[in-house]
Amino acid sequence: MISRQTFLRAVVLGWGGERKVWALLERRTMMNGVEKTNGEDLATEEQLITPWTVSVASGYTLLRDPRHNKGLAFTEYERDAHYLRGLLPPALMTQELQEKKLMHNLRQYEVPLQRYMAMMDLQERNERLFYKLLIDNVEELLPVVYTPTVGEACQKYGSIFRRPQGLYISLKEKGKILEVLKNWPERNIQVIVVTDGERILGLGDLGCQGMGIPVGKLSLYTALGGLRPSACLPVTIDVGTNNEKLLNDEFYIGLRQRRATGQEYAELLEEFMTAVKKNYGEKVLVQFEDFANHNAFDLLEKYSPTHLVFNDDIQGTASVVLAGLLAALKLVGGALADHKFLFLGAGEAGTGIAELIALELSKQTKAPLEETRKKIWLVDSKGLIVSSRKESLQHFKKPWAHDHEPVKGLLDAVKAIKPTVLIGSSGVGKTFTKEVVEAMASINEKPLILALSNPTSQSECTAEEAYTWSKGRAIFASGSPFDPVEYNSEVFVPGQANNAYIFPGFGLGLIMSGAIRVHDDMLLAACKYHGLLSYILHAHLPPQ
Ligand SMILES: NC(=O)C1=CN([C@@H]2O[C@H](COP(=O)(O)OP(=O)(O)OC[C@H]3O[C@@H](n4cnc5c(N)ncnc54)[C@H](OP(=O)(O)O)[C@@H]3O)[C@@H](O)[C@H]2O)C=CC1
Ligand SMILES: CC(=O)C(=O)O
Ligand SMILES: [Mg+2]
Repeated sequence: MISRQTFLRAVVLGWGGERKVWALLERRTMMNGVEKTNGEDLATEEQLITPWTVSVASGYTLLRDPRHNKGLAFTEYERDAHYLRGLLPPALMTQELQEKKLMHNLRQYEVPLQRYMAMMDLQERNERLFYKLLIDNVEELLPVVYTPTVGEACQKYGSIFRRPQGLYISLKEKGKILEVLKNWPERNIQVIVVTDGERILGLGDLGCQGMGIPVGKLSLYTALGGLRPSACLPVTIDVGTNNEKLLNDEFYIGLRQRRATGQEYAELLEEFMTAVKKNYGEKVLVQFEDFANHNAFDLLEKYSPTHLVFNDDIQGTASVVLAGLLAALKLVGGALADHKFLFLGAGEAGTGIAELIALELSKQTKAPLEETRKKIWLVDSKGLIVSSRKESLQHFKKPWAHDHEPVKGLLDAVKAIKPTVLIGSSGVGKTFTKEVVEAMASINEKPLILALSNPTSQSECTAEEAYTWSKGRAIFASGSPFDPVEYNSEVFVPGQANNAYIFPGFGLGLIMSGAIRVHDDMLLAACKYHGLLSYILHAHLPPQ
């Protein structure tokens, strides 16, 4: 039985509570029958035991082991004990001083991708220092290891590829996935972030080069959620790519074929999910990330009853956006039920958020879900989703086909629906035009505008545009961060509405509570109780 108390405690502790979380995790781990010997984890009782050998690195090997390397921070004693004499220059440099030096170096780079590469080099060289930098400078480094820079990194992954990170499972490994999992050096895996690279941020199909996403997301599990890096496994499933540019790129690192679909795709995913449970047990968390929607919804539906899984783009995003909306009510006034929502984009993020809002409304007002859904409208590439389109709609859009005459563009939809909240989840940049924002501002005293699409190039509008076009009245948050904006001698600090504000705490909650399945109530609990989720409110409060 999952303790709601434990789950909430873990979710709330997600940010900044690393030490407490580690202690709790260790206690939980001990309770599960896992012991720690010399800092190494042993397999749980549920896991298959594979005869790995563990050797203690020393000297030259130790310096090249990112998990244990300390660089110039090795003390005199350690230099003697680990055969490091002569392999390091004489100076001792504390971790703090190394951090100062690296931050100084990082700030010299003008090209964001250079910062990304420097951070990845550090992760491969000195993992503890990497996480210290990330934890101590999270606001500055989040846009480097995560959106927007990780998007560019994925696009150029082949060219910047040095040492492989994560586990690559391609069609070539069909029939051998369990063996492939055993090649990974860590045994006590608690969370896997997996992608097939077909919808990387708003950048489309990047095939095998999507690996940057699981790697980046999992670094946040450690930096923000407090999980041990050794418990995190990034996985990319390579079934090919339909991206012609990549197929013709001599530096492309993935399978050079078009995407497998149908039974071939389903069988590979089934083998992967079965192998994961067999190798790591019932309690390993699998986070689906950046799958295209034609697979994402089906995979979630198929594996939710049998595995501990959630889809970050559908469910994590929903939770974080609902949390932001609840916080924003303190600024815009009224109850959730007093608002009307319009989405541009009716895919994973859009319909996922819409469904959680409807669920929360239903809980608050006791009205049936079919009723509360009517407060929410979505526009896709063909226009407003209305009942006359129902037959031709994908299954996840059907619940949103309300009675209304057809409306083609977003501006007309805003004028027709008169929403109080406008949410962009289309993956298409610059779609919240001046006319759209002005229309929102003419309908609402404080229009709530969320431009969720990533990376920055795909944002529906910039923070500056939202504030300027609404004459400083918009409450604005975006998926990728924007700098504060000065408008009419006032400084506006935009919020960031990104699932990164919830999945590390959410995942930690699942792991600590020993959950074996994810339920909607957990998503609602996470969004209501996560202490730092009042990001919009926080961003718009006047300076103290
Ligand atoms: N901030 C955050 O935390 C998150 C942000 N995102 C971002 O949201 C975006 C969408 O992701 P996701 O929902 O998974 O993608 P999907 O592909 O599942 O959905 C995209 C939707 O946008 C619609 N669309 C595409 N082009 C247009 C257009 N020109 N006008 C109107 N609608 C359009 C599509 O319409 P149709 O169905 O007709 O093709 C589809 O309904 C991405 O940029 C992603 O980075 C995603 C998850 C989390
Ligand atoms: C943030 C995220 O998960 C996305 O853009 O896909
Ligand atoms: Mg995603």
